[in-house]
Amino acid sequence: MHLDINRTYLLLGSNLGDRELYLERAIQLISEKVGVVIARSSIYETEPWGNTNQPGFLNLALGVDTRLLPFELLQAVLEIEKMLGRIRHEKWGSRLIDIDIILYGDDIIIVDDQLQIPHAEMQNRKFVLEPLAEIAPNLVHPVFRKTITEILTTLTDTLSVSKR
Ligand SMILES: Nc1ncnc2c1ncn2[C@@H]1O[C@H](COP(=O)(O)OP(=O)(O)OP(=O)(O)O)[C@@H](O)[C@H]1O
Ligand SMILES: Nc1nc2c(c(=O)[nH]1)N=C(CO)CN2
Repeated sequence: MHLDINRTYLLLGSNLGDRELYLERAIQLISEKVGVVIARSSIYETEPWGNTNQPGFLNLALGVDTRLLPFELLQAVLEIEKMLGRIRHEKWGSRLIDIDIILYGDDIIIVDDQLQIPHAEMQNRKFVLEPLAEIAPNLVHPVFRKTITEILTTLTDTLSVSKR
């Protein structure tokens, strides 16, 4: 239903330029174009995942109440990345700002070429789970039927993630 409000969890990352400023600008644009930011994690300094030969990231998680449908939300985050001048490099490479949709709604699963929800790699990434656990420890993953805290305990990712 168009009038429905859904809570979505987003993970923001930056590893180029004034990283903190890009995160702040992204949060501002999310509050203008996506919805009401109801929770915001600390900022975490995180070791690069994937291509390890790149600068460290700052990551943070947001909870946002949105009226956008999932594909509208994807369009909005891609537009915000573009507005902030994200340069697309190689997969898992450096970026001024990256906005990933981690979860949407209570029990929503989407598997599409353009959009996968829950985010396909979230369970493998400490840089996602730690900030998310700070704002939504008891949130249940709709596929694994486990909370974020429970998924964290099964994590094998050893890259360092520390609160700033
Ligand atoms: N849950 C999601 N959130 C954001 N983008 C997604 C999601 N699922 C699929 N995508 C697709 O991923 C594309 C972005 O890919 P990108 O090059 O940023 O990957 P990446 O950030 O390097 O890798 P990763 O997605 O593993 O973090 C988007 O254009 C979008 O179509
Ligand atoms: N620590 C960390 N590593 C990453 C990140 C990120 O946000 N944080 N984003 C990436 C893009 O896919 C690749 N690697």
